[in-house]
Amino acid sequence: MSAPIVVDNVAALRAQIRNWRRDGLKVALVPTMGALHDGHISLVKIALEEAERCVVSIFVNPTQFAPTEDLDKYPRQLARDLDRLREAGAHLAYTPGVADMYPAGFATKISVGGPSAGLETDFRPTFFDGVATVVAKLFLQAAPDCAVFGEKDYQQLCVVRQLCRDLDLPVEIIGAPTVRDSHGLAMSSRNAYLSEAERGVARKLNVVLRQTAAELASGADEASAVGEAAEALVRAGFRKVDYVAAREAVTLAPWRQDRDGRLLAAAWLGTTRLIDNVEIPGA
Ligand SMILES: Nc1ncnc2c1ncn2[C@@H]1O[C@H](COP(=O)(O)OP(=O)(O)OP(=O)(O)O)[C@@H](O)[C@H]1O
Ligand SMILES: CC(C)(CO)[C@@H](O)C(=O)[O-]
Ligand code: BAL
Repeated sequence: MSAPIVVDNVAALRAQIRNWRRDGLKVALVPTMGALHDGHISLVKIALEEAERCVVSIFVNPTQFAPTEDLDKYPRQLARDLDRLREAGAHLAYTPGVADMYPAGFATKISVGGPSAGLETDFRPTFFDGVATVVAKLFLQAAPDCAVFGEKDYQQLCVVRQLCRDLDLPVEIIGAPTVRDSHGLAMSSRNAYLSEAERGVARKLNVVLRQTAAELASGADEASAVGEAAEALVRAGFRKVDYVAAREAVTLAPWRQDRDGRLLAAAWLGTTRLIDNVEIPGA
């Protein structure tokens, strides 16, 4: 595979995409924060099935991190990321700097309602404003036909769909299944923070969620089931559970047993916060 074109500013990005459009080529965007793993690469593969050209953005977006969060230590490894994108066949890596995305005087924020309520927002209150603002910018910069987002960040995927619907952004949003290691641990750039022992505990997150989703699907009381799941995670070695919650799968409204649902969780292992979610099949 040839190396992707690398551009670090919006003018060069638009010039390249204009050339592709002139040739009638369909363009897919995969937004990322880099430190690419097999989960990201699965999004690139889906993008390449959907479109003739795949753009991957790599931008550690400061506006989605609270001051207490891990912006400074977030893994950054551009050379390795570009190798992975070459192997995967991505055509362009867009790597803007913070000053390109948020020049001095930048003063706009996009705040999405609906599915952003609760869950992550209860613990990261400014997170989705940062995500929605940067995703809207990326969509306006790249003007892709479609964009691929992972179900690992399930609430984020729902928020991005809502953003596009509400602002009439003409981008088809494609949700991609969560890629896991052989023990079921969802791949995540933040897994790099885990020690070997923590990784063993981390693998329990998906096990507990799958068990609980099966119980809910077969009629278990919701409050007891999610409460027991949180206790099981603490017993397994998680320091703190932010939430385990069942939601309706599309709107993230309260779950109803006759509808397809999603069981979502966030929990801390030491200083690392992990999230995951699984399907709750409808009755
Ligand atoms: N295991 C995975 N399977 C499928 N998609 C994934 C997976 N991990 C991340 N993604 C998706 O990749 C895109 C970029 O995510 P990001 O760069 O934040 O990686 P991440 O691994 O989720 O990082 P973090 O550890 O910060 O959550 C998002 O759409 C995200 O949902
Ligand atoms: C969508 C995203 C690239 C916006 O910064 C980020 O939240 C992520 O990587 O999931
Ligand atoms: N993967 C979502 C980005 C974040 O948690 O900051």
